[in-house]
Amino acid sequence: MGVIFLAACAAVALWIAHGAYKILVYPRFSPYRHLPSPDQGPIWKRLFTEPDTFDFLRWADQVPNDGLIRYFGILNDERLHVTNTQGLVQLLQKDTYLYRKASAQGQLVKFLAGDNVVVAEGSKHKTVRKGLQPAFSPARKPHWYQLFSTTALDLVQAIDHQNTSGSDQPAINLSRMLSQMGLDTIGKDCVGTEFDSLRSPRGDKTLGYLKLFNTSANAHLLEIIMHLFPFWLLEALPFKAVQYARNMTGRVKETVQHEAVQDMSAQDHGQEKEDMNDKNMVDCMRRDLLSPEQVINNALTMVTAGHEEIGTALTWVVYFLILYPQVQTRLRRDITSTLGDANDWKDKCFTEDDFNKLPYLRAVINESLRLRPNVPVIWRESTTPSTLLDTAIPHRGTVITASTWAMNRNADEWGPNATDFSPDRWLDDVNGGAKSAFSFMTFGQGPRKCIGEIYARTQMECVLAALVDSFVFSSALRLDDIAPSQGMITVKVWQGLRIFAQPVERAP
Ligand code: HEM
Repeated sequence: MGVIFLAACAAVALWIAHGAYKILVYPRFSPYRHLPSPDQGPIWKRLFTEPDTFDFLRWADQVPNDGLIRYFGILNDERLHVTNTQGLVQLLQKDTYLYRKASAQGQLVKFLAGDNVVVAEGSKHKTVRKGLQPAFSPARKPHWYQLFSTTALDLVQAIDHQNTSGSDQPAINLSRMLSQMGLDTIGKDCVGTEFDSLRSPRGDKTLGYLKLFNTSANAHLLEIIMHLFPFWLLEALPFKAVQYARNMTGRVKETVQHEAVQDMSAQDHGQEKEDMNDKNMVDCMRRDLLSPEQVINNALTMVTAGHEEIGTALTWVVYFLILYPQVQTRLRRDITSTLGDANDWKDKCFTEDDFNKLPYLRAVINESLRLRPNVPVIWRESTTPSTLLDTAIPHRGTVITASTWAMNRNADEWGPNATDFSPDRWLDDVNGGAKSAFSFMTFGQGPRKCIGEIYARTQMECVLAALVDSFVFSSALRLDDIAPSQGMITVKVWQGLRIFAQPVERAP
């Protein structure tokens, strides 16, 4: 008993001494002390908070710098922040594998979906990514247009149903319905399963999975706990937020595992599907490069990203359409004249060519993705001594961040109207008038750029076209109250976007 007590006291004393060193001593001797830093206020106010997107935006205006800023995160952990495209090129493209995913974020992804491409490093990352690539091949596009148009119509029907089943003008939580639709779609495409969460949401365990990604106090609590304790200890302890995250994966995780195992077993018994349209993502993954466990974990990763990211991105597009009704009207005119009335979509089979005739639809999506990139911060950690923008990074473990929001709104890259919502900039120039590809950071850049970008864009086109062709959107909230809020992984509309969806009146 006495020994345990002494060991516990020693551990606490060490922890306090380490904390005092980090707060009082290290900042004065840090190799990064020469870099410009923002005024972050008194330590007691910021010790348990991590600067977020909105801090980075402020610093972009307030802290003169040559591409690197030094700041302090939760528990006074020192970080570097990259602010120009040269730094991003070096961090994400030229020297990609000198920097790994930062450990706190990587551990969270591992906790949710196991060992997968998002957290694989170096040559392992290259192999896993190669193994997944066929699931995102352009050869699958015809199948995507078919699938996405069908699930988009399911969403239209679900909104219609909600419109007619309640009070005169029921408010709809669009964010939630988009998440449900995203989950149903990726469930079908990834493992060929029907989650049917859009049609039968009540009492379904999948809903718990969706809730996990809500912006919530749980998310912030989990973030703090993750910094305070090593992850192995955290997993073993009965913290409510941790248990919550673990339990919430519910039926989705079980189903994905079960279906992926079935698909692999069918392949092992020589039952390869011949037709590209019959193949789901798991069928396309390369079994010569991926172990069965990697297939399962990556399938779960795709299901997570597939519903969460697309639902969030589409919510923001509808938000902008509500904010700019003239854009909504112009877009509806374009869509209806090109694709026809959404009521007649059931009998049609859309192709990429049809959507190529809708440049304004793509421009609106691009502009929304630019101003509201859902992944707000890109996190990396040095793995070896290196140099970043002439600054020596003398040891491993230096955490480096980049803000997608700040770069996408940077006036040096986008011109004086950088913060305006102006879809037309994409009609005049395929790069939206930006100086470099690295000015648009929504999907990241380099070898770790989002593998699902084309998949996400294709789905967004189909769903937005169906929605705008069917409904006139207005807000059920005061527009000033629709605040962006940073959750565990993404920036979302706080508590979900609540809207009215008035069916479009057509001339008889
Ligand atoms: C609008 C929707 C989406 C956005 C804004 C988005 C954004 C991003 C960003 C910024 C990254 C890079 C993160 C980093 O460098 O640290 C990324 C990576 C990734 N995304 Fe997406 N994503 C979206 C949709 C999707 C979809 C639909 C999928 C899969 C179905 C997906 C799967 C992935 C994967 C697997 C990675 C890791 C790639 C690697 O490390 O090689 N994403 N995404």
